[in-house]
Amino acid sequence: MSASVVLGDELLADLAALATAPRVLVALDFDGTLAPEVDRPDDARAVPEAHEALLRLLDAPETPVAMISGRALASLEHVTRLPEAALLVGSHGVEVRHDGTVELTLDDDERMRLARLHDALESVAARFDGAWVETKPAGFALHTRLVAPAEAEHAQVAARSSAAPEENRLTVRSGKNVLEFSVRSTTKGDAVRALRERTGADAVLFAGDDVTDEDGFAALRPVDLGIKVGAGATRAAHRVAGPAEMAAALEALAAARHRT
Ligand SMILES: O=P(O)(O)OC[C@H]1O[C@H](O[C@H]2O[C@H](CO)[C@@H](O)[C@H](O)[C@H]2O)[C@H](O)[C@@H](O)[C@@H]1O
Repeated sequence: MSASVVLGDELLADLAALATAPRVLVALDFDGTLAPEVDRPDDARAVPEAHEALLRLLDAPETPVAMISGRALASLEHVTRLPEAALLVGSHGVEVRHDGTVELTLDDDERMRLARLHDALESVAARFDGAWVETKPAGFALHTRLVAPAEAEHAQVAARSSAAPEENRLTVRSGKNVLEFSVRSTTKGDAVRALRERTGADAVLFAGDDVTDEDGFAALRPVDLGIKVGAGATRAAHRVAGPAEMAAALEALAAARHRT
């Protein structure tokens, strides 16, 4: 653990208790949780201590590691740079990489709604300086981080209106300087439940920083452990300040899992 990072006694005790479960799933959000936020999503990287701790966890017995992100899977692969043993879940649970195989199927109706959505959001982005649209397999994200603060809200309101979410049966998610539209309604909670089943885990660590991560915390059971990263309301039992502290928590868990 980095000398400048101190974790609370309660969190350390709960991490130690979690580590005694026979099989522990470590499921983590990426942006804001392991990686500080940056202007260009492609540039985001986990802090080095978090990346090292993930590799240690991947090497520990009976400790599957998964990333659950709002990013498209290809983007998540690019920024996480984790070996194939890591499970990757992109697009809030729509896309899954397991044993190197990617699962996602879209039907004709979904493809048609995606095309309409694309045109609607691109025309909104063109009206606001700094706004841009990120393409994902089952939806799009309108990024407003680089839009003047007074205009960002207008851009998001215009996007909601143009996308016509009800008429087009879209799921809309609001995040940090981002508004996402998807033709699928899968949540991070669905992803946690599916991964628990798929990995046969007895207990789960889930950590996240944003509003959509609350669905993940809601899927946790009493035996599990939830860590909110940063400020904001949460139903997680624990909170750490940022990615450096989250890295320290992962290091503590990795050390305990290597001792079991
Ligand atoms: O579920 P997450 O892994 O937290 O993904 C949420 C969104 O993350 C990315 O956007 C966010 O991080 C960017 C890089 O730091 C930042 O520029 C942007 O303002 C943030 O919203 C990603 O680009 C989105 O697709 C994700 O939905």
